[in-house]
Amino acid sequence: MSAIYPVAEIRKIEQAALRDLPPYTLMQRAGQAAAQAALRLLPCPPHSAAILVLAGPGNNGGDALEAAAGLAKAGCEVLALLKTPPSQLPPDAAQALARAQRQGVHLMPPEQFADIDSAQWTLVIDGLFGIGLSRPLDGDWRSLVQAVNAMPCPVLALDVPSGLDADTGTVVGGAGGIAVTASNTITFIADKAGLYTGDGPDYAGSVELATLAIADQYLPAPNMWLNHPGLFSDYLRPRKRNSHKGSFGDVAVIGGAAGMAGAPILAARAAARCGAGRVFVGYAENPPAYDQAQPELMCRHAADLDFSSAVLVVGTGMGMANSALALLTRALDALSWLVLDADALNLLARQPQLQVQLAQRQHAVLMTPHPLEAARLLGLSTSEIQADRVTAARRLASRFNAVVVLKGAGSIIARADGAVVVNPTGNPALATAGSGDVLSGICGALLAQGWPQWEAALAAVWLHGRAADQLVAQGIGPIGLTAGELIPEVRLLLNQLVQER
Ligand SMILES: NC(=O)C1=CN([C@@H]2O[C@H](COP(=O)(O)OP(=O)(O)OC[C@H]3O[C@@H](n4cnc5c(N)ncnc54)[C@H](OP(=O)(O)O)[C@@H]3O)[C@@H](O)[C@H]2O)[C@H](O)CC1
Ligand SMILES: [K+]
Repeated sequence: MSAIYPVAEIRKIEQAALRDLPPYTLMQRAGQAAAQAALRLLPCPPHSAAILVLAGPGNNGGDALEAAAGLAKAGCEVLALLKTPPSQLPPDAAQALARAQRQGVHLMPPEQFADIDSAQWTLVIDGLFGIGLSRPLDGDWRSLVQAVNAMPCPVLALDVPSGLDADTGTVVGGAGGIAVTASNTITFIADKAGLYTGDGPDYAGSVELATLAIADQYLPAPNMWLNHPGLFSDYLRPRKRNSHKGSFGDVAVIGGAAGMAGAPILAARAAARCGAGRVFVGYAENPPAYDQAQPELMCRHAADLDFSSAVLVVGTGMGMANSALALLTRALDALSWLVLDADALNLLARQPQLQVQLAQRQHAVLMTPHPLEAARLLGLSTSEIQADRVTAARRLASRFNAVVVLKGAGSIIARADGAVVVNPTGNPALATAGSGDVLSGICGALLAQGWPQWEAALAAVWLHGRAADQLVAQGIGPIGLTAGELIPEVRLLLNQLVQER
């Protein structure tokens, strides 16, 4: 399952399921799943493991105590830190505490709370706060999290790393806030966007989902998903033997102001190697005779290109001059599929009348802003975009009637009807010049081969990130991966996906 629900929906699902289940059932399931995940993380047999379980005042703490019981039963030595008086725990959590104590879990005496880092733990379980976190962590909670974050052992967060906003992937309290830096997170019922976007991946580590066997009848139709090839596999079609280059469409990359001639070349090479039949590069000025490394590309003055017969990838290194504005206006007038990137987006942000033209276009557009470009388009600051990436991507998609890829850690793909996909592939190797040009070229190639915009965007983002992941696994990055190196890896992955289907 790849559905993602906002916390408000998870609450409704939980409440509906709890009405039909005996009390304490879901917590038992969550705790058992957490105990199993913890056992898998142990580098030693259970009877040699010393596990610290941090239990907060709510049901996240209850999950932790239930997991503690399971781990003690499996033979681990388990110490639980519980600041809340047992009488103040919610009923399910109180039951979990009683069970944990029956299984031999010890409660840490309060005078030791400040010294949790004096012992060597095999594993720490973070059950301080889950989706009930309502304000920044301060006081003793903050000190506790600081101590945990300094520990060298693995940390398993339950549901959400404490301190992280599960919807937005921001630390509650912003720059002054704090959250647990987990190596692993086991999240319950359904995935949450905040584990995969913004700062979320840095805090959540590797994420596992435990659905708690909640029946489908309790799950509303989602409008958010985690990206995976199943979402675009309908278009991973093998080529017919009876094909010719015209079968796979044309891409024209429009950009390349003086000093930026390489940007459209990167996009064009990506388009060619992801299967476009023919690829043109239309320069705002001074086109090179050809691309020596990829002579298949046809480099021309943009004024000489036919804008009506190709998928247009507009903006890479295009600059902000009047000539660039004229090219963007021409592209918006053309009856072609459009991918708008970089300076096309910056120009658009300055030109309200072009924004209206874009929103009313018959053929909708795929836009690939990074957070600063998104901020310019929405008249906000970059930090306001990053504070809620899902909402920002949705706003752009609906304002411009476009498919929008908001780039950055955990790219968000949004559609004008509010559907959102959060992308889990990719790593900091992609934070390099030209990486966005390659992405826009992949988008163009898939559109030229007849993919619908939504699936083209999902596939392009997934492939781009996955290629970087595979290269990093081979030691090619994250330091020093260059954007051009992504292109052959993306080609390999695309062919593999088609063959596997
Ligand atoms: N209910 C179930 O059967 C299941 C729940 N699951 C797990 O439960 C959590 C959500 O539990 P909930 O009790 O709603 O919330 P939390 O445990 O995350 O925390 C709520 C308590 O924390 C207090 N709080 C909130 N923020 C702070 C803060 N910054 N500092 C101190 N205290 C804070 C809050 O107090 P209030 O004053 O705000 O009311 C509550 O006391 C979910 O994440 C799951 O882990 C499982 O899914 C199983 C089924
Ligand atoms: K937690």
